Amino acid sequence: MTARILIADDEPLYLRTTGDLLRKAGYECVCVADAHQAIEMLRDQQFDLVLSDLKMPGNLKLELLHEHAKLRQRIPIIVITGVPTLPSAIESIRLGITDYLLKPVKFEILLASVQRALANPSIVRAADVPMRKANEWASVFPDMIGNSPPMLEVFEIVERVASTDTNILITGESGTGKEVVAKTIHEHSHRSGGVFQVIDCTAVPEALFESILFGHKKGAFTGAASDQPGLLKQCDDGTAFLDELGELPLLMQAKLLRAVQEKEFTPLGGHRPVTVNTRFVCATNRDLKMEVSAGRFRQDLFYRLGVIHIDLPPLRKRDEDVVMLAEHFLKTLRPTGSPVKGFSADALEVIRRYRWPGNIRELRNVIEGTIALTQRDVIEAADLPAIVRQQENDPAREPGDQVQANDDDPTSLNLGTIHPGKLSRDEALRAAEHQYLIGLLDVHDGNVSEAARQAGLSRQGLHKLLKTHNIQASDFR
Ligand SMILES: Nc1ncnc2c1ncn2[C@@H]1O[C@H](COP(=O)(O)OP(=O)(O)OP(=O)(O)O)[C@@H](O)[C@H]1O
Repeated sequence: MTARILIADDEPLYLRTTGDLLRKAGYECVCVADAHQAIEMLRDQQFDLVLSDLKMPGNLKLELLHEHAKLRQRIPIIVITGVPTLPSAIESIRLGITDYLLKPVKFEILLASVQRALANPSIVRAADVPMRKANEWASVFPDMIGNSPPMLEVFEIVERVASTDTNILITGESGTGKEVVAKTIHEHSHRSGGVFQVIDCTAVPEALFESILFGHKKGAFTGAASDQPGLLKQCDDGTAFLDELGELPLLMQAKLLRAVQEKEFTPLGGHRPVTVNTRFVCATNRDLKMEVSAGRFRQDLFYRLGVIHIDLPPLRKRDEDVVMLAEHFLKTLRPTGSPVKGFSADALEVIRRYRWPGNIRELRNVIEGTIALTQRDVIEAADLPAIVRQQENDPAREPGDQVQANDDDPTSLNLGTIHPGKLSRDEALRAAEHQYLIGLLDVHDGNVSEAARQAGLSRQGLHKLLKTHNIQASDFR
């Protein structure tokens, strides 16, 4: 039986051509130019799918989506908009859309989305996702620990967006769990059978960017001994997780844009474009809007990749989660045979009061290290690293203030506030490295390439080191 599609859009040319192309593809289409007519049609007639614009007469408050959400027999609805905004995207997803596409959309992409929605009409139904109680999340997302109000909100968005195909931007300080959220989205999506491909944008050298992402043909350059598919092809039908997106140089942003927009690219040395069905989930600890205003990040790419934006709070704003996470790490990282069974009340108090500048990653590392060194069954405050204990005695200390800089000489080392006598050699060396990096970035005004040159490191190497110290080069610009 021919599927019937209702198309609602106030752009006459778009309405006509989309209707014609879908008819040629074998569908029966009814085209209307505003939300009032679409709502009447939905009430009176049977359809298998709705394609809806957002900004059209009668749809100021997304009336068509609200009406659709009330239908007893729900049908898939795909939103296609030229004016994406975060509130409209989130609200659309709450109301149960199947897909959210940005204009201009290539017909093949629209057709693929239509075919997918008709073949599996239950793929989204985000509105059918029940409102959950706080204590239910642990069984829905066992790998994402949290019970604080901001995390409960994150869980809700993750559950609703997972089943859509929209691109997602995750922001938050280093170590707040961006990759964990990205992986969870993939695992809860209909793409979970495909590959979750992590692409660390700082680890891809500029000269090899195209070859690594898009692949190459044999002989495309010296050393290209055979055809290579590239990372994006490897996650066809899966998810590409672009980590540290904000670090991607402008030239590479332009190359990525086409792949994101068209889901198509040409391997190096190839002549025929390759099409992929990949969802992009990106992460950054930079404020991309600010990067766009400063001309360092392309606005078009920002809009394409950030249709939905999830902002992860730092651990210091998640009071309810700190102890829960510490206990989770104790349980999961404790080697078999370890005597350690729990924390003393004092130890938990120290953990609660520390500000965790390195967020969950730092907490995990501290618990792992403490378990390894503790010989008794209860972890006491004294077993925790000095740096964590010290903040308790030093209320004036701010997050990240592990060492004090000497303002006159930014490369000087002053361990004054951390009492080197209490530190292990590793802790002292790490503090020294932290201080060196701060001085280095200060001298070079946050320019990573110049700083890397002076330090004798590659740009990627320095980025990685900065990440482990939770230092952001942009803070020095
Ligand atoms: N909600 C969570 N529950 C349990 N573990 C978590 C949670 N969030 C993060 N973690 C753990 O914390 C560590 C850091 O997480 P992750 O790598 O996802 O952070 P990130 O924000 O992507 O960091 P970066 O910006 O440095 O790449 C990992 O070991 C991860 O397993």
